[in-house]
Amino acid sequence: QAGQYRDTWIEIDLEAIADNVKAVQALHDTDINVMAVVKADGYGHGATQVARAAIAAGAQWIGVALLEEAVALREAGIQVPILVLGRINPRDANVAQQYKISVTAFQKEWLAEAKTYLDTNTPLNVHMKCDTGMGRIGLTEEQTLLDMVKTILMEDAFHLEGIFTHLATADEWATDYLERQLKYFQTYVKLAKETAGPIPYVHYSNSAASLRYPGTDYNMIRFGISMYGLVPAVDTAADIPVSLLPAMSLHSRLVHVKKVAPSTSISYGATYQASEEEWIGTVPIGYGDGWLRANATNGGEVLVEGERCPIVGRICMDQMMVRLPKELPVGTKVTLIGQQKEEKITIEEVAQRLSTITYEIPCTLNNRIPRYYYPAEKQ
Ligand SMILES: Cc1ncc(COP(=O)(O)O)c(CNc2conc2O)c1O
Repeated sequence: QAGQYRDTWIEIDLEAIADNVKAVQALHDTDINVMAVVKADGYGHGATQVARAAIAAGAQWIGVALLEEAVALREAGIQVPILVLGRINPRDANVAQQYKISVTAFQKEWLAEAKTYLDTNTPLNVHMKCDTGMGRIGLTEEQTLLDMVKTILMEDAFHLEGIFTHLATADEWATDYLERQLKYFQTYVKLAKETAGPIPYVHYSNSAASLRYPGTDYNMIRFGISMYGLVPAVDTAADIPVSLLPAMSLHSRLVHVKKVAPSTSISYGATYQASEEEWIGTVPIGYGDGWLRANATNGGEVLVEGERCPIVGRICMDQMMVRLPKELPVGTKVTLIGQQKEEKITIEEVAQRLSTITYEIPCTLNNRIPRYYYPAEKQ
């Protein structure tokens, strides 16, 4: 059981999750459906705990990437509709049916094969995925859409529950690609409705689109990164019309404090030398936790007593060193992501330091770091 003994931990603020869900709902008409996207263990925040908090805040759907993630949520007691956003294997269609999990389809052959695994007394809910420019999964031919709609309508084993697409550039300033995707999507939706009649769920928005372009030509949004209080992209953060509340913070405690003489070397490769007499603290976190070595480059810092302290020397697998402003006791709290007094280090800052996106940071912090949830009763 990771974390029973160590003094490195993650705190998840479930009230922030709830507030972020309510903020995006407020941007839309009252009948909007919010799908809380909790794939990759809730973007590293804890899928079950986040799902419960999001549902309590009004989310009507849950989105995941894998059938395993959907089944785990059902077994954890999540009752609301769940959509697997990726392709499941046709042979597992009956598992989705048994657990009342909605699936994504975009291949005629998939329907034909999945049908052989299904019984017809409880139809499998299908959302048709259109590839309008993401270039990942989804149908691209109108004929495929027509054939699939006809098959779904004909077979008792299937129920057409939704049609959706995914946007590739909603977090960028330029909108021409986004507009082209939406034009294609409207064509598919129109064609599907002409053939099948009303379709319960039409959805294309991720966080960026649901926050920056709240529209009415859909009735569900797929809300991921910003539910966790993170911006989809730093360069369009100014275009987010709500104040997002970050849910994750990362803390540790000094395990060793020493004064070193000038030119004393620190860590592997002896790449750092003290330039004068310095107080050095050792922090029990490393790349074995997913706190990557790149955090020590171009100015990586942590907070100690509300002050920014530089990470010095190479980050090890389980430990790293920081330069302290003065002697401090072993056990002093260190904040790597979060706030101390007036200072804060955001995931956005860490992502930029690692030349990556906000999404990757929480997903990389692995389960060797225990997660604690507040308020506890909201789990
Ligand atoms: C199909 C689909 N819908 C909605 C979302 C939620 O997007 P958001 O987190 O920007 O709100 C994702 C996230 N997909 C990914 C997030 O990072 N890499 C991905 O493939 C997705 O793949």
